[in-house]
Amino acid sequence: MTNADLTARTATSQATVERCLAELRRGGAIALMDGDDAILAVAAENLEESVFAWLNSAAGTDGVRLLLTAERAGRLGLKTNPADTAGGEAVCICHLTADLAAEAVKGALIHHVADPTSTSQPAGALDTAVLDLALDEDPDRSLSSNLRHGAIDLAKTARLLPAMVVARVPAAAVAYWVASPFTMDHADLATHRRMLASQLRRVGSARVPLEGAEQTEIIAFRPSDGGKEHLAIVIGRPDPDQPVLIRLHSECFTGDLLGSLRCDCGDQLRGAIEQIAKSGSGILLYLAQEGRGIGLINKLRAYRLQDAGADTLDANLQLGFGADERVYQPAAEMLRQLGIVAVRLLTNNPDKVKGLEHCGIRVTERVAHAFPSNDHNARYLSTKATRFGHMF
Ligand SMILES: Nc1nc2c(ncn2[C@@H]2O[C@H](COP(=O)(O)OP(=O)(O)OP(=O)(O)O)[C@@H](O)[C@H]2O)c(=O)[nH]1
Ligand SMILES: [Zn+2]
Repeated sequence: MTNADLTARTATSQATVERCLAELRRGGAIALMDGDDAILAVAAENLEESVFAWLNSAAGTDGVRLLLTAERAGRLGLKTNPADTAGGEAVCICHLTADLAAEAVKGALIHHVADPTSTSQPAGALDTAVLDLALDEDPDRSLSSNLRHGAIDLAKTARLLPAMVVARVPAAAVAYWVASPFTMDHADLATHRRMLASQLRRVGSARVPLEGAEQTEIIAFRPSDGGKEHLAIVIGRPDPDQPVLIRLHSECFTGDLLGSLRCDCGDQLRGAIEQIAKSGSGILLYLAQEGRGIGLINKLRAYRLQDAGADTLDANLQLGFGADERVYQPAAEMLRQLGIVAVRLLTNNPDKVKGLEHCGIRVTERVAHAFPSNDHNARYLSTKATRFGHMF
């Protein structure tokens, strides 16, 4: 295969992944392939009764399964089956018997299992139903690690809760159930992620004088899936031959735009611009990684769990996400395209220093970036220090 063939094939598979992600967000079904094996999959939070009935007929006697992260399953009192934990982060499988399944959809069981903040049913009845979920005990019926993890990764990439309802079908039968634009191979997702991070295209820029930083240019970089752009806010004229003062700022709609007091993002955003301007020059990278990479809607769900007692880290885990789902390749790639290889990094977060260095950018100095707490964010900040290792 020539390089041009490979590029064309990769572009086609990327377009398929994008269509599959959109279909999952819409509540539709996609097919995920792994050799001779395949699953039809629907995001649990979007599952409707008619789609469930369709999945049930596709699954036949094998039955419909619910895929959850082990952490979420543990929170629900379900024990993880060792057969499900092979191949990295555990993904747990529950079988939904036909009776339970019908009842489940009617009773919003699946939504409740996927979303710990759902308020659709009184908790008592649902908790009893959850305990009736049968874990997959038979290793022969276990799904491949590629299919289990692929399905959960797809949900996360679509910024949906990591819980999927699936029917196993032979690969040869997939075309009968799902049209080809919504059929993808498990390996396409990993390629998609790599490309998202490394194929950023500079798409627009303009001079935007800011209060206290009048010599500012904003440069937009678009990821290859056409998703939300990352922005480089370039203040003054940074000298690429010296380590440049840089802030990596993860998007926070509530803190940055609305001035939410639940976090310190608004202060950090404006504080970084002020500090960079005072120092003469530097760059703030405004990264489209809302909610530490879980998206705004899941961050709001995490806030509800925090109001019920969880801290910011446990709330993420209860939803089935990792503590921090951010990646630093896009930031490193933007810096490279701007000609910058060494930085002085404004942060309190040791993972950002490690993440950037891992992606080939030299961090010559960490510059502390802390602001006074208030009554609403004191616990959040102390959790960052005690559980994430932030250096305040
Ligand atoms: N999931 C989740 N995300 C949150 C919560 N509070 C704030 N965030 C997000 O956390 C991110 C904070 O980003 P940063 O300030 O760049 O990073 P940081 O990890 O605090 O590190 P610093 O560089 O020291 O500020 C933003 O994307 C916020 O939307 C929360 O309770 N849960
Ligand atoms: Zn914030």
